[in-house]
Amino acid sequence: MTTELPVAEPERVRRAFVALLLTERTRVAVAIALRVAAASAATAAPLLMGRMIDSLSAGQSIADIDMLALAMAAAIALAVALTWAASYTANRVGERLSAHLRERFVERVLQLPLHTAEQAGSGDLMTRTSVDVPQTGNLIRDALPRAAVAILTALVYVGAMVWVNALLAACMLLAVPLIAVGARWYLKRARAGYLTQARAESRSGEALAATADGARTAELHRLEAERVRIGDTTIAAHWTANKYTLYLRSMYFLTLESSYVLPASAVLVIGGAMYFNGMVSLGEVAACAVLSRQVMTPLNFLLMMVEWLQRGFASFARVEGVAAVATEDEATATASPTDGTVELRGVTFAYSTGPDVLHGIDLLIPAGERLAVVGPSGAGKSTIARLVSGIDSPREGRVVIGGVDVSALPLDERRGHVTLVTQEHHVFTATLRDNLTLAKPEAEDAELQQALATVGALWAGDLPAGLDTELGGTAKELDPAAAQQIALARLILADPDVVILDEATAMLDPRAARDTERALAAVLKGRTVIGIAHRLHTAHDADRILVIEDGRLAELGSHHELLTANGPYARLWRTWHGTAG
Ligand SMILES: Nc1ncnc2c1ncn2[C@@H]1O[C@H](COP(=O)(O)OP(=O)(O)OP(=O)(O)O)[C@@H](O)[C@H]1O
Repeated sequence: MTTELPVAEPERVRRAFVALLLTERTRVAVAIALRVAAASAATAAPLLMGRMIDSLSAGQSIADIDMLALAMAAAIALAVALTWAASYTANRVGERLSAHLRERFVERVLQLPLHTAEQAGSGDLMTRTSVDVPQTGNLIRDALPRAAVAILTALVYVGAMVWVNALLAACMLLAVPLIAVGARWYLKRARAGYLTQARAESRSGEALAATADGARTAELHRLEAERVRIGDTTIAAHWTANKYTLYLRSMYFLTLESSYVLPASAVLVIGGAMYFNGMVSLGEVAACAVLSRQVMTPLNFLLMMVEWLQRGFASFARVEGVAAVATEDEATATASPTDGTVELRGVTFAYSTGPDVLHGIDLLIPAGERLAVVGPSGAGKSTIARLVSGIDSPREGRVVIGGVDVSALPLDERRGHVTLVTQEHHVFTATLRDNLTLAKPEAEDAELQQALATVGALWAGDLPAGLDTELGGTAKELDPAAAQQIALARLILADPDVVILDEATAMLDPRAARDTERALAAVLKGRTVIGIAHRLHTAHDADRILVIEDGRLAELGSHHELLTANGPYARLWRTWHGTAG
């Protein structure tokens, strides 16, 4: 069952947006100033045109008219130059802000508690990354600068009209009721409409990804029809959500189209009447008529953009939602673990709504002990590993490391104290150095080489560019054993108090596994080690062995003690020994 990541509340989105703008406050201010200057220069042309008409009516000399024409040409040239400079600055600021946003998003996704990311499902995170982040980028890079430009330009034009003739400027008010009714109707429905649309898109993405990932299983169990049905249902929901937002847009644009014909006609009719009554000059009416058309262009553009802005802010709310998780899960620990002592006190755990898989486990692992956890498949070994590493929290009871609840530790600190190494290793498409310094950014090359040598990664010495060799992707595919060695080298670099090895050496052939484990034994010395043992020889080397059956602690003691006790461990040992040779 997946639980979607939250969507940030409008107030949080507003605060995040202001904080983002403030990161580039000087550049934002310069872009705004340039835009005001550009719009002011653009108003000069109609005003000068009005003066020209009046000069002509008054029979002034051609030389005067030429001067006005020259001034008009200069104003237009200045407006063009300033508009270019304003757009250039706004685009640069937009790009920088959108880069900040992307970087922050990646940081936050990497900070997400693993269980939250697992529950959210790959579809939700994928859609937020591939649809919402670019859409928010568009909002910041394109939509908002353009909207700001439109608002500033419209204000400057209206200001110029008022300056020429306040009564004629008042004609612009005729557009207001129509726009207000249309915009109110649209805005009331748009946020919910676009959020539903984004959610529906996530779900169809999730369903598609699940079908593709599990194609073989679906085929094996003849689940094709069921997967197609799920795909059809989610796509139908997506289609319905899209159709609804399309309907909202169609109705809204209709009111906009009608709203901008009114003021221009009113300026001409009222201005004409005023001219014949000697209240205004012909030039003033002409200037206002041109300005009333000019003002409608940015205004209309702005209103059309409301939809774009709505969609952008809906995406922004989803991007910020990821940050909301990080805050919700805020750690409460005030102290740091004192050592690597691990304690489970009455720990009971269940996955989501499923049955309990661990039942009241009590266990004390002294700092520096090497404990092997053995038991049949499904007994709960990996679940213990997840709880001790803090990925999941117990339903009842506590998991304590060095005197502090694991779940109360901030993620960064927890990662410094406890590391879980599983058999799933990811080699990032990056250099070998980058793949290693993930665990310790400040590590020197010699330290990296040493860590590689300790895990027996001899192949690293043969790489063409050494630590600078690009790995992963199509660059250099590593075999699973090498990938596992990189993970183990990272472990050495991370230097935690508690290490959990969950099938960590399972990808290696038995000889390599033994070599790595031997090498690791030296590295792990002094740390608390919990090894989920699938091969019993690892258990044999441990200080104590925990046998777990059906989520309950069945036996605990050293290899010899448990053999003597002749219980479940002794049976497992005999079976393994018998089959192993
Ligand atoms: N993500 C999950 N969601 C629901 N149930 C789960 C999940 N992971 C494990 N379980 C269930 O929890 C129980 C304990 O599983 P766990 O993986 O801890 O066992 P294990 O001893 O590590 O088994 P194995 O040796 O096969 O890895 C099993 O019944 C398993 O089906």
